[in-house]
Amino acid sequence: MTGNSGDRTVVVSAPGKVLLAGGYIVLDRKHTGLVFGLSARIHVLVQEIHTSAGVHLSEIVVQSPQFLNATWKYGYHLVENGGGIKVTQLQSGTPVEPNHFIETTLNYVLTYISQVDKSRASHGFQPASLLVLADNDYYSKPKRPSSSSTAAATDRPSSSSSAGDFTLPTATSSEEKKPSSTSTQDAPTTTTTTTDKPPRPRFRHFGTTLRDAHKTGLGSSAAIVTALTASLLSHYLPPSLFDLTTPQGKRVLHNLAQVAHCSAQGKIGSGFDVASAVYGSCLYRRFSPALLSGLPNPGEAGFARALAGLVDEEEAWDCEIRKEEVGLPEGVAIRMCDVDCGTETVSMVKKVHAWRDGNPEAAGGVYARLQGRVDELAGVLRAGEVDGIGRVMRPVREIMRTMGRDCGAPIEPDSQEEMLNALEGVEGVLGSVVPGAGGYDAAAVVMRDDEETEKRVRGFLREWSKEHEIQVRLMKVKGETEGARMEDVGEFKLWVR
Ligand SMILES: Nc1ncnc2c1ncn2[C@@H]1O[C@H](COP(=O)(O)OP(=O)(O)OP(=O)(O)O)[C@@H](O)[C@H]1O
Ligand SMILES: C[C@@](O)(CCOP(=O)(O)O)CC(=O)O
Repeated sequence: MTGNSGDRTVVVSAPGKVLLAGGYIVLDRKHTGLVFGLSARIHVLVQEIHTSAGVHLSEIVVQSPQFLNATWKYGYHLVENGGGIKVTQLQSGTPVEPNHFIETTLNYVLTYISQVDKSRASHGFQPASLLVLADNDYYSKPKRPSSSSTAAATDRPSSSSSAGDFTLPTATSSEEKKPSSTSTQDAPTTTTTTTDKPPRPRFRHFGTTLRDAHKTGLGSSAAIVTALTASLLSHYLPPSLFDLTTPQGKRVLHNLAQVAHCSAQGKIGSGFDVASAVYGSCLYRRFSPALLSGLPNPGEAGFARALAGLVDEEEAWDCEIRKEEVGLPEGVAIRMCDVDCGTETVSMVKKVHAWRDGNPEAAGGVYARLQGRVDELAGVLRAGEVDGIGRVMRPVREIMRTMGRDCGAPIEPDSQEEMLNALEGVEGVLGSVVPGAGGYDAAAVVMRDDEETEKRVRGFLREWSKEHEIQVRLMKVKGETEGARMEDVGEFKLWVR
């Protein structure tokens, strides 16, 4: 395919998530969940690949330069019988493990674009280079800097081959993008060069492949699918057909990202993570799962038309995103603790559902009680009633714990119960919960947003980790209200060529 001229260089970012209350019940359309966006974002930069005269390339190259072996090159073609655009991963040299979320998103988004912009049918897509940059809190720190990570730890893109490989750069942190006022990523004080500590890069290299990286549970797949979708739509479509700053643009992004994410996940979660990646903090009611049931798979006859029809069909999307019902009192922050343990969300959901199906009446009562607490917590936070936060968060924990005990899933296991009880005794901590599905691997803390409280919490977690031989740490990330947004390309000029 040859291309349209004027495809824009854009950077779009999408936030991570924390489901503060409403885990499990939010899978059911009768109920809602209270979700906050997070200051940790995934950014996607899209730019055209410029080729020398006479050189013809038909490639989309996606790179995630914070990981080893993380460059995916795709060819793309139009499938007959309205099957849409299908990408195929190209292999050259060292075999690269497929990235299912990226590949699936490309199939859905390029197909949608080809359907709504008829000129694409004749002109096709210019080759493009996409760069994924994730804020550091999405993954646990590498234990010890390996030589590859040290070399890479001062991010900047360098040489470009024909299809444009990025290697991580050697810029000092002062040359890197400054954090936004709401972001807690690498504040200038922590990035100033000292004699003994190298500057901390805004986007660090993790020294591993993506498969071996330790995720911290902030919703990386929803953030990447959303940022990737928005960046491709903004790059290939004129603003008259897609504008992220408008309600219509957000709606298209939401619907398309939900469809692509569900398909890549291979299951239908509630979609709260994609909703908050698009809209930021909100009270969320899911869409009917049946909405997606009639959609052909990418490449199947009629896929392109059915996909565009579904994404654009406003009335069919019965999800609710109530942003006006969510707020945070002045001087209060939602913070996340990373516990270095794993949790099997899928098996926990299965246990909860088996219990619910076997005990519909009891489960209905528990779900209704939890819903009451979700609404109450949202109300207290919105009204700025700082003194009420603990009072309404404690019952959320109790209900989650009881539900776990009844269905045999470790939703708030004893080890977490003990830690959260002690943590709630630290001065400045207002309340805590096991977020989302619960389990061993994370805790969310609502606390006073000041240095003294942060110091006390860090000190507490240090001691707790020593005494209990686990690793628990307070991440930098904070609850934040904003969803997906266009970023200033100028702030990413180190990566633009
Ligand atoms: N920085 C990245 N670059 C490229 N792909 C990524 C990146 N981060 C995540 N992904 C994609 O997302 C997948 C991880 O999705 P998964 O659903 O397992 O985790 P998650 O969304 O972070 O989970 P959780 O909701 O527990 O936070 C990876 O396998 C990869 O396909
Ligand atoms: C259990 C569930 O309600 C929440 C899972 O949340 P998390 O991935 O643990 O943050 C599943 C869902 O809503 O998709």
